[in-house]
Amino acid sequence: MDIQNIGIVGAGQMGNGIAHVFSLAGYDVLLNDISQDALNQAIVTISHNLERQVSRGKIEQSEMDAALSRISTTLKLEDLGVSDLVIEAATEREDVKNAIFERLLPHLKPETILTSNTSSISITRLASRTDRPEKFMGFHFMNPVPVMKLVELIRGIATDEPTYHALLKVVESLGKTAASAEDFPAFIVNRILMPMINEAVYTLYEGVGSVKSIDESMKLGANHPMGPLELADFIGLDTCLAIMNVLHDGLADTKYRPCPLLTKYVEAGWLGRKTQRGFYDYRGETPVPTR
Ligand SMILES: CC(=O)CC(=O)SCCNC(=O)CCNC(=O)[C@H](O)C(C)(C)COP(=O)(O)OP(=O)(O)OC[C@H]1O[C@@H](n2cnc3c(N)ncnc32)[C@H](O)[C@@H]1OP(=O)(O)O
Ligand SMILES: NC(=O)C1=CN([C@@H]2O[C@H](COP(=O)(O)OP(=O)(O)OC[C@H]3O[C@@H](n4cnc5c(N)ncnc54)[C@H](OP(=O)(O)O)[C@@H]3O)[C@@H](O)[C@H]2O)C=CC1
Repeated sequence: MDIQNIGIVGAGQMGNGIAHVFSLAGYDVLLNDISQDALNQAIVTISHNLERQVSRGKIEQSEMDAALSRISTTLKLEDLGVSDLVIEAATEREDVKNAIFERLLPHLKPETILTSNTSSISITRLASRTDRPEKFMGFHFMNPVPVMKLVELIRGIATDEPTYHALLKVVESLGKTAASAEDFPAFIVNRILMPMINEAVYTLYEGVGSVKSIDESMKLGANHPMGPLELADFIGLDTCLAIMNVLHDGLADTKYRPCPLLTKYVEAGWLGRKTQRGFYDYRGETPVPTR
């Protein structure tokens, strides 16, 4: 099947990044969210990120204009019925994702491939609630999507080979590299990355270091591009906590216990950059540590 029309559910930081790379690669993108503000903000962010690529000589102005002209937005989930490939990138909650699939399925063409950008949730379980487990896959982009080269491809127990190969071709067409992961909690990247971030929060919680010293230690001492707390704020603390909960529940091992301080930040609504406060306060000119 030819894949040209891409439907994306959820216009947050991942949804807008995914729309950016697909439109730049020549696909037609329809972006859906429950909030008109999120859709408007997504277009602003995509324009800004494309402009940055133009100003750095990575793409031509004409490519930016063409990419923007290929993106449409809608509040109506049923409009995604025209899609050849749907990528769900809504909030990391299984109930939210299941509800989206339930509402979307009656409108989809039988051959449409359905995917989730979930960071951690069982692909087999999500797929089993749909009418097409053989055409369902985990399609896990990394943040920031326009920059990061990797896409994890996760097959559920029922995913068929044509679906997997179709997505491998799509990844290639985006100029990215695919890594295949088995369907176990949090797959590869987050199985390794998130316990490190959680450990950084424990390091803060137990007073071993401050926000600044923990981040500086990992940047200067381990050559990480961002410190783990800065990265947690960048990913979103709600998403980090959701992933730790999936690891903890799914693998039933106390080594994945989410740090109580991470829970406290999420309970406060301090979710990181997206709410302007997390381990850093982003409301001023430069980020200020909150501990
Ligand atoms: C949670 C999950 O499920 C999985 C995940 O995604 S885990 C998170 C994975 N991501 C990471 O680990 C990111 C770690 N951080 C980094 O790699 C770097 O800090 C960074 C790439 C984000 C920024 O790099 P930097 O050197 O500090 O900044 P800067 O020089 O301004 O930017 C580098 C490039 O990224 C681009 N960029 C930076 N932030 C961007 C953003 N939010 N959106 C789009 N592009 C962005 C810049 O335009 C620049 O592009 P060019 O090289 O083409 O000019
Ligand atoms: N953050 C990251 O670094 C990464 C995240 N992911 C995964 O990508 C997905 C999205 O994460 P991210 O973009 O960070 O999250 P965000 O919180 O930035 O965005 C989620 C968006 O989905 C919207 N949404 C919620 N419910 C629905 C719905 N029923 N229909 C349509 N839209 C809905 C939210 O709207 P509202 O704000 O109004 O609730 C919000 O705009 C998650 O599964 C996450 O695990 C994957 C890789 C990296």
